[in-house]
Amino acid sequence: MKHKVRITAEDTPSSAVGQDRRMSQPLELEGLGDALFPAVPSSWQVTVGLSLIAGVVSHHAVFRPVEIDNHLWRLLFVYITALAAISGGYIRIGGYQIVAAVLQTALVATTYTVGVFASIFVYRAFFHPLQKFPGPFWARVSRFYAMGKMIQSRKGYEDIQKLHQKYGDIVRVGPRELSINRPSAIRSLYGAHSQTSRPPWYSQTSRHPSKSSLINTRDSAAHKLRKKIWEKALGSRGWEALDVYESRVQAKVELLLSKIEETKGTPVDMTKYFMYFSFDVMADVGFSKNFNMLESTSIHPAIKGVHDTMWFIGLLTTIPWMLYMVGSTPGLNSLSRFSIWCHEQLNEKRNVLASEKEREPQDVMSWLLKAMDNRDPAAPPSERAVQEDSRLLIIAGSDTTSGILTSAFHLLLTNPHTYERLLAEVEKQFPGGISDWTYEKAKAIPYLDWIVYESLRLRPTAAAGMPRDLPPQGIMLDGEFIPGGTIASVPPYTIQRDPRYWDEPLAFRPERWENCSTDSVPWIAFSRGTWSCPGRGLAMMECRMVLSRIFLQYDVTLPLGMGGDTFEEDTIDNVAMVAPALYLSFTPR
Ligand code: HEM
Repeated sequence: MKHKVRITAEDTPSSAVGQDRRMSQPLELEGLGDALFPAVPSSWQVTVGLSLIAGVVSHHAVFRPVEIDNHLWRLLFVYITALAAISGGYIRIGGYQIVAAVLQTALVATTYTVGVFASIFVYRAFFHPLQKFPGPFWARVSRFYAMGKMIQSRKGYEDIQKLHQKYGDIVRVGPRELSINRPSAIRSLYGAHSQTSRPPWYSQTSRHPSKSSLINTRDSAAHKLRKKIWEKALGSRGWEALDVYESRVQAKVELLLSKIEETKGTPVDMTKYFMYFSFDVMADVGFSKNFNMLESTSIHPAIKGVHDTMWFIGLLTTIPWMLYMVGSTPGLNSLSRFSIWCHEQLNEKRNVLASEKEREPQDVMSWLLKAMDNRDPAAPPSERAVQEDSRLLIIAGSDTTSGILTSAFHLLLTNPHTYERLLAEVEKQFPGGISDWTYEKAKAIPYLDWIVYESLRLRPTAAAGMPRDLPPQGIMLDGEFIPGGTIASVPPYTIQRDPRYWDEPLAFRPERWENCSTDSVPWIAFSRGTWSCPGRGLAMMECRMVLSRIFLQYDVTLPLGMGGDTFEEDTIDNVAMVAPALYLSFTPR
């Protein structure tokens, strides 16, 4: 059937005011109706068929080859606009009544969407290049599988471990995601010469390097450059900043001890106290400021906001595009109160620097801001970037350190021989007790470091694994080809408990570290290479100080019936492992 589309002046808005004389002539668009709406009104089957084909084509031509994770708001806008245009087309060109046009558009939208999702399903389930790798069927099809598991277990790291126990070393844990439980993958994915990059998971707030924090910078060259200033600021790779922070961390340890003293042997939740401690340290080392959490033994409102929504963020990390959509929605970003706090501290820091009261950088933000002033290429590239960095600083350095302190105390108290050995070590190093204590001497007790390494082995912070994007040409791993575009990770919790690499893997045995370094075994608690944690030195300093001081000064006990026996069971996964309450009693020695 031939359609001749007639648009008359009565149909046009301008005719309503009767102003445009030319529009009062019928406008004949012969053939246009045929071209645009061949199915109208002859056959709904053709409309359905064409929409389905359009869905399949857009999956293969757009959604598959293009990284759309960070464009979903835009795509949604385009989709809605396209539907509005189609409706308009039905009315203006097809001559439809409004209701009929809306119904017809709904048919197009539904069948198009079915086409997209059917195509995604068939491709991922049966034709994907990762087809040869085993894994649960629904994990192949959608990341919602991981989200569902996470809702049930709240322990993503255990879900991954179970998958490895069932399917082997290389498991397809998502449509384009592999979890690889092999030491060789550590070098390939995270090593200094690895060709991997950071996947969309990392662009949670923005995909532009100039608007991202260090950890969200996905461009390898930009990241490498920016990392330099962080290494200086946090005293890694031999830089001396840690000497500046030492006395301030020690002051926080003293405050922690004074708060413990106030408990007078009554059991106290050390998960909270270590959290107060680590956030206060980061406010000081980061901005020369104070959250006053230890002093007030209560959580700062800005941090409470972050903690209250952590479970939700943890859940969203299973589906990166959702995380981005929520993260980039004004008002939905739960970090706003915290962001305001960081922003204020940043401005105050600027004023201090402008008044030239601080000659040498006294904290991490000073390093970053001074680098910006000096136009150092390693400086944060924009105001937005330095603001993101200020948030990263607090988040990356606090719950991580407090989590490992809590775990270390729990492990020491549930493994009496390690507690005894620690006591013997500190008594030997400080025969005169507390008056003998210096950090220099504490640093020289290897057993303290082994306790931290062993605690991080059994309870790594980022336990499920940090994802990496493989280069387009793919990689060879132990003779097996893994195609480009795959997102792969090594799961620390699984590999660090694997009996093939560790004797008595579930036993807490700090002494196993006596003859090995953290680089010579499959241990990736601070990651490796270019992407590794620049705060490792600071975290180790905090742990050495807290462990040596507390055990030198107090007999510590784990009261019965207060949750110590279900500690591991009650630990959950919110991107980082989150420890439950740990009640401990302290009696002066
Ligand atoms: C025991 C405590 C800590 C653990 C287990 C830990 C672990 C990690 C891990 C595994 C990464 C790599 C994340 C990734 O690959 O995406 C990382 C990155 C990072 N950590 Fe830590 N961390 C700890 C303490 C700290 C501290 C005290 C700071 C100080 C601010 C800090 C600052 C950072 C930063 C800035 C990054 C991003 C590095 C980059 O993008 O290259 N961390 N950390």
